[in-house]
Amino acid sequence: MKLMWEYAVRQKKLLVLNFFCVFGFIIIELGLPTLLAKMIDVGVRNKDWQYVKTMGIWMIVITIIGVLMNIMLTFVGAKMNNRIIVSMRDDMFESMQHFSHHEYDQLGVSSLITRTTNDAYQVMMFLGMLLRLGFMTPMMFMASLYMIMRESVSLSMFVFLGIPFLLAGVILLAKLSEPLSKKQQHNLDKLNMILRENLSGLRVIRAFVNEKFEEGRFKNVNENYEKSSTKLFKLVATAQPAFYFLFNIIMVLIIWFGAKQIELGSLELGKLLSFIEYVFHALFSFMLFASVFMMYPRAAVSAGRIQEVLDTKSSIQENPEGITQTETNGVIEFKNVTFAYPGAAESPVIRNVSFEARPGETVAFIGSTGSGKSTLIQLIPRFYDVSEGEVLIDGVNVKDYNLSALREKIGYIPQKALLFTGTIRDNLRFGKSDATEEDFAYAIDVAQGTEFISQKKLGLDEPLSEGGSNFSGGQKQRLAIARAIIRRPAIYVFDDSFSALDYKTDATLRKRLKKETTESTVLIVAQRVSTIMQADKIIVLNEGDVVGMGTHRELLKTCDIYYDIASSQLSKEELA
Ligand SMILES: Nc1ncnc2c1ncn2[C@@H]1O[C@H](COP(=O)(O)OP(=O)(O)OP(=O)(O)O)[C@@H](O)[C@H]1O
Repeated sequence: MKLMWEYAVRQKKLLVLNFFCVFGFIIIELGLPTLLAKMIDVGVRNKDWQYVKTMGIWMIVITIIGVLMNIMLTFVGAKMNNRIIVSMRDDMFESMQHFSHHEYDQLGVSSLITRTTNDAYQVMMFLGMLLRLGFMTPMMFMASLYMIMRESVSLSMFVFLGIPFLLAGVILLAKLSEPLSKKQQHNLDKLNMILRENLSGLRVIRAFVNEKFEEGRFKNVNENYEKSSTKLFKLVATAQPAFYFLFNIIMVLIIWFGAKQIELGSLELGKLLSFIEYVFHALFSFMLFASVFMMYPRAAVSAGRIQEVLDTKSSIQENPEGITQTETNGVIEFKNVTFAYPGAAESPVIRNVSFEARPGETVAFIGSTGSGKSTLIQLIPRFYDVSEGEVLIDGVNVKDYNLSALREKIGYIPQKALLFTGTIRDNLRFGKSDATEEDFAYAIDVAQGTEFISQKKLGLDEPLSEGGSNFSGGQKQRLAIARAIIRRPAIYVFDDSFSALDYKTDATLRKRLKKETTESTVLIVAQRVSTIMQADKIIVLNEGDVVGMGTHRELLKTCDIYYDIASSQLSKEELA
């Protein structure tokens, strides 16, 4: 509720307008039965048709004002709601932008999507009801009770007798629905996760003829979601008729005893009619408020999930006042670095790693899968922070940098070439927002992309589908490389970024890169020995430990693991 209120008060003017409309609407709604009673008891009884006419005109005018107030209330509510959900989503998005990889791992990408879409929608729906009915109904209820008491104290006893039952029912319903709402949202998370995995991995699923299995998996989760939703709907569906039953009993009792009082002459017909009207308002307000209240547990679960995103602090503490300028540009030093993924402190994936790389040098990393190569290079742009030791760039600990300034020094090419929808040009602009035509041509030329881009009908303006699925793996890798080259960074980090290239393109690209990076530091993670054998320094990793460091020639003699890897890939002549 705190979260919702925080967002609602940001729209002060609309909130005040909302209250004004609610208040006006109540006065009008409750004024009508009194006019009706006067019309009957004074006008009709005394056959004063002029009085009846005047009252009738007043009732029409007031009804029109009421309708206008209602329209305005809907309009103000909708506007406010939209603003609230937009700012809530903006804040969540901004918060997520600062998350380190750890927070994404922890909360889950699918869950974050559900929270930004469905949870925000649930909160919006609830707020919509709350703004429209949450204030109106209690006020209407209290005012109606006052009018009821004014009209007939004896008949009002039936209303007061019914209220505790209604109240108990609402509280019970809220208690029962909360765990069900939690379960429903959790199942929705799962559903989204499977859907996301399936849609993005469609080709793999088809290639492994796994459609049936995946269908079963989806069906299972979908059924679980359905079960939790059905339970919730059943609860609400049973509650409504139960409330109406109680409502009708109260009404029947009032009409029964009211009719008796008219017969005895202690009550007038007009008064009974207006009394019934007020009771209807009171009970209907109560029911409407109850329906808002019943929506609350579900919205509270969603609000809690949103709050969690907003409250999650990145484990990478940014330092906005951090260093932006350094004397040198591109010197990397790892000093006794140990790293364990958050939550797995007892089993570090990098242990006591030290090395240095200077501008103009190429340092390569090789080792079996899972040996920690990608993890190690992700410590340079601070995707994760080291557990022990230090990573220094140009003599400054990466933690002391202004994060943007640090990352601007680095051209990072991830293992999986991730591209975005838009054109080739848009994707390259990610590397340098103000890139000129010369910059594009240069980066594409170095990345060996000129030929395939010129074959595209629209050249640089060729659009990319989601995930770049209309480009081949090798083409995507070259675009990802061009995206890094275009910013001409001091440090290049290639995380197995040549794996999808054929041997010839791989060799030409590296040759070209060597020429262009004489003043940059190049780090390359690779599986292929041919990709890294020319490197100035090769670091061999095995289960997080450095087991060899040197040139290709040196390592063939000094490092058994390197020799094994090389001999499995190179011919005898190349090894000699
Ligand atoms: N986000 C993560 N959370 C927890 N553990 C992880 C995470 N990412 C990787 N690991 C673990 O860390 C270890 C090193 O993984 P890493 O990706 O660095 O290996 P790699 O040498 O780059 O492997 P490959 O050559 O297959 O890409 C592995 O045991 C892996 O399971």
